[in-house]
Amino acid sequence: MFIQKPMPEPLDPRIAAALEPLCTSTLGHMRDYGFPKGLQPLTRPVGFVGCAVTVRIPHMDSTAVHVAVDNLRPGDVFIVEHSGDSSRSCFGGVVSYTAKQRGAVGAVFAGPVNDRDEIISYEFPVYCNGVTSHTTRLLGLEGAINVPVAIGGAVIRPGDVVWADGDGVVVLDRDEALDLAQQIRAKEESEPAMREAIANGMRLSELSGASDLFSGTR
Ligand SMILES: O=C([O-])CC(=O)C(=O)O
Ligand SMILES: [Mg+2]
Repeated sequence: MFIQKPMPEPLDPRIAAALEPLCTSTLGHMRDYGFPKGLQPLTRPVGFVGCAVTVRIPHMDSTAVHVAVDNLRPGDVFIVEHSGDSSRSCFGGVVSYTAKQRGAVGAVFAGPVNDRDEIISYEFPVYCNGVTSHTTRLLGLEGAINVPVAIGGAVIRPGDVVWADGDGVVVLDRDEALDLAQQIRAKEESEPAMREAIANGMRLSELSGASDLFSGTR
């Protein structure tokens, strides 16, 4: 059976503008969920912020991927879960070309991609778990578009904010994104003073508080 839920509302453009200059790993200092694991960027440098459009496919049927990619809009991020089988690629040159033509800003896959060099030639940023020649097929079995999916242990819902840079991918609720961006920016803005203090001989462990926490040393 195929399921197709409505497309999510596009994101407030202020969200991408606020997050793009920041580092995903600053958020990694602040929370422990929403970080898909085991993925790598196809190329570096890499960076995008956009609205999740999700697809879940069974292990070797990418029918839903071909349908969903046509629905992508400017500012979307294409997200595909492979129902736990991450051995076959559903995303190669033609699908990436379509995503780019529709205005998508990036893609995140629980599995590998194919047509690596062609995808790179389109300058379409992708996070995935590798590259393979072994692909999915168009079988018409089943699949779901715009349902919650699980990518590398993180749940991504249609309409979530997907933010990627050279350190990784993070998933945020759209309602928290602007507040979080402000907190992340404040933390990053405190670092130049810290570097200056280190250059002037201050110990990092004193600045960070680690020396107080490092108790009970034998
Ligand atoms: O068609 C597919 O499913 C994958 C592929 O090779 C392409 O996108 O060019
Ligand atoms: Mg191909």
